[in-house]
Amino acid sequence: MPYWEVMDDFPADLNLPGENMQDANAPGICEGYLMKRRKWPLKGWHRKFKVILFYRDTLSWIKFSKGKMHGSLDVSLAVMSVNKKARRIDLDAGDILYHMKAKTPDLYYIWVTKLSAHRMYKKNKAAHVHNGFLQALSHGSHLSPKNSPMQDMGTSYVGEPLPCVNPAINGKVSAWLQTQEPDICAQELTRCQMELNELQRLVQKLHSQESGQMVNNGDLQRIISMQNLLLDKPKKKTGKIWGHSRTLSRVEALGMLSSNNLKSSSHLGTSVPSIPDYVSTQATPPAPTSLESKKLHQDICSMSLKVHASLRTAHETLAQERQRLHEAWSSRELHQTTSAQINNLCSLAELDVKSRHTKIHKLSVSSESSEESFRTVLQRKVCHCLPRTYSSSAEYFDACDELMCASSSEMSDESGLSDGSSNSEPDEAYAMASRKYRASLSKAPPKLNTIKNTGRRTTLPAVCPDNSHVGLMTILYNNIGKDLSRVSMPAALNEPVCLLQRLCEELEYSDLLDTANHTDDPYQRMVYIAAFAISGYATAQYRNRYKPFNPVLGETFECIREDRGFRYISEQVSHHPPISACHAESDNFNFWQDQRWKNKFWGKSLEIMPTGMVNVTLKKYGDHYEWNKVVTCIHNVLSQQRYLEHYGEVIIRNLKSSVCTCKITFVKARYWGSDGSKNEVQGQVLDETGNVVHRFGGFWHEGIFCDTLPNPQCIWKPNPQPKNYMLYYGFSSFAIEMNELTPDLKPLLPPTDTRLRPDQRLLEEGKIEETDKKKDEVEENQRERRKILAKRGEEHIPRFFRKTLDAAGREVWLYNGTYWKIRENPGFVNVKNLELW
Ligand SMILES: CC(C)CCC[C@@H](C)[C@H]1CC[C@H]2[C@@H]3CC=C4C[C@@H](O)CC[C@]4(C)[C@H]3CC[C@]12C
Repeated sequence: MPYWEVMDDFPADLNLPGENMQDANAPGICEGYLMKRRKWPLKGWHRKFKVILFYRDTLSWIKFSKGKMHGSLDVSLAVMSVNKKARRIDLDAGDILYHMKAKTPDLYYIWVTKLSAHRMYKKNKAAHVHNGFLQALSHGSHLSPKNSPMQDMGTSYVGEPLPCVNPAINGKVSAWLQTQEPDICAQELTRCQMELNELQRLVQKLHSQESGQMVNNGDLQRIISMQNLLLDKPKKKTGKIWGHSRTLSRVEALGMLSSNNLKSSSHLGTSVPSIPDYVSTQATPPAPTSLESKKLHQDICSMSLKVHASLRTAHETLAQERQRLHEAWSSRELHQTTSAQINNLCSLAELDVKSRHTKIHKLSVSSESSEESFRTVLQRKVCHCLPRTYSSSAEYFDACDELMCASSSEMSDESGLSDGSSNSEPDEAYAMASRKYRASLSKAPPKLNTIKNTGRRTTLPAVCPDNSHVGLMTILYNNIGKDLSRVSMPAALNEPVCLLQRLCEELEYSDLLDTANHTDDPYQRMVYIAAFAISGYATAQYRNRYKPFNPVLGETFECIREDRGFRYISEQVSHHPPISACHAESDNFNFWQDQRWKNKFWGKSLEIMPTGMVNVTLKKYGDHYEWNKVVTCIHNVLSQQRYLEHYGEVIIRNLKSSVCTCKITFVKARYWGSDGSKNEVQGQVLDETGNVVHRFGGFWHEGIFCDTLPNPQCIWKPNPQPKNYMLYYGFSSFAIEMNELTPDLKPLLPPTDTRLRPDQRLLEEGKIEETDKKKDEVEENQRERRKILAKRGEEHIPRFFRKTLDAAGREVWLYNGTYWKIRENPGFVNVKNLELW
């Protein structure tokens, strides 16, 4: 059962306030206490966080403090997810992710209601402004910056500057809309405007028929302030709060009901599918409606259908035009400056269609006849499909778990309650230490250009495609209701390496393992192991625009690096869930891991929680190090402002000796922090009794400095990026070399090797369209093979790895030793291999 629910945009009040909608009527201040998820350590809760929600300067702020200010965000820009069972409220503003929890169901309900009221108020305002914008567009008028309705907003829906504040762009777009032959878009938008006016009239009529006078913002404020009184003392009069809560349905809090009707409910309250049950059940079932109102419902439905159709056509036309424009602008420079703006415009159009859909649906769902016709816009579906859609957008996410379900680990977090009194979130201490490490790092001599001539290629055959036009939102909406694991994503989103290769990239700084093997002091050895564990994350800095290929079941990848002294083999050992196993060996070390992870989509960000352990053995001392991986968060996953953050704690243990352990913290960015506080890492090597023997720190994208070594020094710095790396997927030199296929290597590889995968090769050569076709074929072949196996009742057995349990009882995949043997004798050409493509 899905416990999590994304709170939808609340029914924007169609009876929008007039032009002079004043801030004075905004919802009032709410103050109280919530529990807030610890940032450090990343489990447990601060029991008492003061939360203030208020409206100022066109923004609905929520502020957190525990003694001192702890951050704030505009609630209307955040995606709000709620979990009634766990009493959780999460706000995802793209950059900032707040996890909150109410102590009691009453408080949970009250806060959900309050936050909703604030969000609704802002949405109403935004809808009003947006209407004006659309109207202006459809009439081809130029919005001067002075009267641009968006000016009024102070900020945009999506947290980015909206294109419409730029009069030049507005002018261009409206002119462009006007000159299209035939001018379908402008016609449709004009028609739409008229239909919406009619719709608005009908809805108003419905409202006045059913609920008498609208509640005004003053009433709303009174309701909210009334609740404020209850917030601080939730326990004393529980019964009363319940009584009160019951009278205040969500719809009422949204100001949709008349003040004299507070004890009854409206059909609207029960018709909005995305209302959390907890809140929606506060409303009683709809009262039987009169004949007249039935007729009104029907009218609304048919009008809604028309609007829906018009907007669809307009949307499609815009999408086509965008595509045409994109193709026409071959010049890279021009493209780069304008594509972001166009993209913004298009998401605005999408947003519009979406918000209309939502409104339309909410108005129509109470009518039986229209239910079917609006199936595709059901918000509840959107809620549940959204994560799944994303999961298919990254193919290897296609086995992702129900994203919005509370995971077991999360449940255990709930029990890890802390008293919150200890200062275990030492932001200041971290900030100070990190400034010190940064200064030391910058003093460290720059890494000599280590790009040695390896005889390998130094660039890719083709530059990367621009994929900023690939609207992930569009893909999302076009596939609502489909089995999303079957929805293939455009190849323009891929990079020409697969996850097996991406795992191999974690060995780019294998020299740290060589150094560790030659370091006699066990504590210092641990410092190098830690630096190696951190270095694996460095590539993330430049790699957030494309996703690796998802290996098909049975796909393999080998990588022999004589220059670095290791050889690596990996295999995709499971498809559902996707698991990639790998193993590398050298004279100094062995390295292995199997990679699997869980995803959580919070509305704007996607968290990747890896579950496998990384293992390294060092030959000289027989050490066996084992460590976990941290959470990787893709912030702003649907937009071009996407970036990656790693956070959490890594514990490195030596299974062969308890002399020392290591604790590394990937520090979550402080919300008020500037870019300077991003990507911090700090760690300690502890002896058996827990004393700190070594301290080190820095940034996973800049380097690590250890100030406790006899000779304090920078122990790792990332290699310089190759020339023009942004044109080549942000690849490092090591990544560029990964997929190279030389004539002498080709006959030695098994046909399952990634280098022979045709679609990935086509992408590398820049043949995007062909890649798309080929990718479909490869995926289809995989499905066929699965079907055949299922028919025979057989299971796929991985060829080079076997499943077993480790000392801690965890399921792990270990190399079975056969790959290099077969390769040497009799060679893969002389044995039977899987045919994958
Ligand atoms: C819409 C598209 C283009 C978004 C791009 C998604 C990219 C940034 C995502 C997709 C898959 C992700 C990878 C999946 C798994 C892991 C293993 C983990 O231990 C470190 C992060 C790492 C390596 C992720 C990095 C970010 C990643 C590459």
